[in-house]
Amino acid sequence: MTTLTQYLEAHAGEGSERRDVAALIERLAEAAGALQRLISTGATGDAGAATGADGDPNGGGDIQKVLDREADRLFLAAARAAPVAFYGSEEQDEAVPLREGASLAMAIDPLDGSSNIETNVSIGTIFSVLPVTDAHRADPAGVFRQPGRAQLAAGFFVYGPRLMLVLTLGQGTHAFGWSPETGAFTRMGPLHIPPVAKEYSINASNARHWEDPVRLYVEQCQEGADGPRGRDFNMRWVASMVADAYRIFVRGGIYIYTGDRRKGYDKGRIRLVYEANPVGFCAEQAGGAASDGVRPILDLVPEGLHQRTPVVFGSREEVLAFAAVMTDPASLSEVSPLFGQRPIGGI
Ligand SMILES: O=P(O)(O)OC[C@H]1O[C@](O)(COP(=O)(O)O)[C@@H](O)[C@@H]1O
Ligand SMILES: [Mg+2]
Ligand SMILES: [Mg+2]
Repeated sequence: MTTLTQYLEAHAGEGSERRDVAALIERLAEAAGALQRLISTGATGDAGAATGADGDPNGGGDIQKVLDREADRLFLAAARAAPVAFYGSEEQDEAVPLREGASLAMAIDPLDGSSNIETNVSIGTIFSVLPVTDAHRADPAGVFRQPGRAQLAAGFFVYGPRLMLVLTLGQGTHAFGWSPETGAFTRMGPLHIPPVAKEYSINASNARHWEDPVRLYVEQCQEGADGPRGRDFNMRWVASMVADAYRIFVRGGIYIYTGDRRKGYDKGRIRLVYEANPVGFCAEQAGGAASDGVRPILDLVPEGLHQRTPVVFGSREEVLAFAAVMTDPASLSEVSPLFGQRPIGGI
């Protein structure tokens, strides 16, 4: 049985920056264990009362709940105890400068799936670890404008029936499970996203606002074995991206949150720097793919910490199939057996 600490010792690699990454992940794992205990004991208040209560808007423009703030407090404390120079959080308007001269920056969604807090559905934390160069020290605004490809590590915790960590250091993506008895994470194994999807995930209540290619793609999934896809699809939507992501990492599927015609949703809802990039890095390292619908998500250059992006990730062939219909809506009905062999959008 390999503990997270042993895994980090064996795989973080040489060099002070890599050792700093390992130290940061250890602190994050401790904070996640503390948050799991708060969630599972209801220590922040009764479900639907304190934990679910609405507050002020956060940096991303959403209403903060008590648990959003509590999670941010715990992970900010974890970052302070690690070699982190800048902390960029969904719950903070601006990046918070921490240890001067430190080698790392961390972007984080401290509590993902906030709309599920009071319903006892899985929620999570998503984090992205980036390098800090001398250029960033001179102009800190640039630190969270690095493309997702620059990430040194990324992952997400899922506070569910079991607390899980999905982690990549750029050497595959690995799942770790937490024990409430020992408070430690142990490695469960590498994650390989099956290349072919049988499930799609999209909030179908927005169907009337979708652009035509998204509507066409979903309609053809729904036609199943009777339509041009030639096979049946199931549908799942947890509304906690971490939970949808974990299911997809385990058994394949596709997650879709593109832009739509609702006011303020032209780029969808998901944030590039602390949601799409870390999940995209994990997806690629697990043999899957992640795009903004067409382009690989990790190639996008962020304009700011809270920027939204359309995002599609999961089984590689299905992400390519989605890109095909976005670029050429006629393509999906023509050649379903050839999905995955086309170099679409460079994914
Ligand atoms: O309520 P919608 O529009 O279906 O959106 C659900 C999506 O929004 C998110 O909750 C956004 O994350 P936050 O809870 O951190 O704002 C995703 O986890 C989820 O997939
Ligand atoms: Mg989120
Ligand atoms: Mg959040």
